[in-house]
Amino acid sequence: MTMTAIEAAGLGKRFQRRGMWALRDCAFRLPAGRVCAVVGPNGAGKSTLMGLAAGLIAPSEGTVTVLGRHPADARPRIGFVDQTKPLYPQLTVAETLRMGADLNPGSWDAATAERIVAGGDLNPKARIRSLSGGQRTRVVLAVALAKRPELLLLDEPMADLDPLARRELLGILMATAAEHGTTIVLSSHVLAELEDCCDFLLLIHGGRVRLAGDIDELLAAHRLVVRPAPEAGAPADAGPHADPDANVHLNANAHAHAQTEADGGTGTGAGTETGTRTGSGACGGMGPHTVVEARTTGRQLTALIRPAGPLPDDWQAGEPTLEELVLAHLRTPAAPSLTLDPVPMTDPGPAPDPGGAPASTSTATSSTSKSTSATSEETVA
Ligand SMILES: Nc1ncnc2c1ncn2[C@@H]1O[C@H](COP(=O)(O)OP(=O)(O)OP(=O)(O)O)[C@@H](O)[C@H]1O
Repeated sequence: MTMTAIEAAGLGKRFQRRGMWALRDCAFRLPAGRVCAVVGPNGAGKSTLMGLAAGLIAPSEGTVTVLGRHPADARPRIGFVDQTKPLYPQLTVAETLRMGADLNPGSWDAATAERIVAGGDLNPKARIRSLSGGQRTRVVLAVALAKRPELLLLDEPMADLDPLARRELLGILMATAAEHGTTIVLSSHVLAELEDCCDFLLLIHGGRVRLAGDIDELLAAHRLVVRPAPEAGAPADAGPHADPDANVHLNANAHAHAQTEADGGTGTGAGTETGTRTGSGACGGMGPHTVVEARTTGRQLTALIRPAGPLPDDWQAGEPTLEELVLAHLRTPAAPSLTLDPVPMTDPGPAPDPGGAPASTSTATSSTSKSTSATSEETVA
């Protein structure tokens, strides 16, 4: 089995020649066997990324490989459920499953398909056109899972399911991933749902990858700190948006300037930041740490930071939850992005850079750099 499920390098897509970029400078590597959450606001580029990975649309620039191949060549090994959930309306539920079996000889898991359909009390003789939206979703998921794909791309699959059905089908998805090593890429706006089942995160905003990596490592690379607000007269202190100069600088450089830095002694290995780190002046005494978001309430300042060293004793600091991490980045789109690229376990990676720093559990990649070498970027342990 291929060890890398999806690898994107400089990936970009725009739908019209002179139109807006739906996705730009997208670079990440998703190891096989992971359950990856794709999050971002409406119009961020999540469906575009899914369509590119499924081989349904072609990149305007850059590359994406799926299971080590061009997406079109990997298609028989991919299951894709997009937001439109296409089915033949004139077929019955049973005929739909039979067609799935006919189209996937040798790999069709009839028991799983029937279990999913039966879980919704669906009449096998019911025509697809007579089903509710949630019932159709159940049939689409039954077909996608029964195909036993190595990679399952699910674009907001749970949106029209009731809470019990969501829980049941997520459980089946996770059991499938565990049993067969299926890689699942799941986009959703329900963060709580993703927190329970995903171990890898891709946060997309404005067509750019803002966060990418193992969720535990991303959480460990951040701290939610509470500390006394700076004295009156001290520099403004509200994160990257607070300092107009810093903001201009961020906007001007957000995607043209890659910067690596320490992971703050969190033991998670190095990552690559893009954008400009907010300095102590811009953030009112936040020291060398990267400030993702900072807010002052009365005499208290709360900030999500990426530590660049030990934190002062009078700061209360804890690891953020996934929801806190994601929401802070969504509220502050100008914050530097961070990509943590896991070290391949058995993939023959590129030759190590003789002058580079040793990698720990992660190596650095840049989401904007044209270089795709995982080890040639500077890492600072
Ligand atoms: N076929 C298309 N033609 C033109 N523009 C498109 C097309 N598909 C998507 N876009 C544009 O690309 C951008 C990204 O859209 P995309 O559907 O990937 O976002 P999304 O993150 O999936 O959003 P949502 O959460 O609302 O589903 C949007 O600005 C959208 O208008």
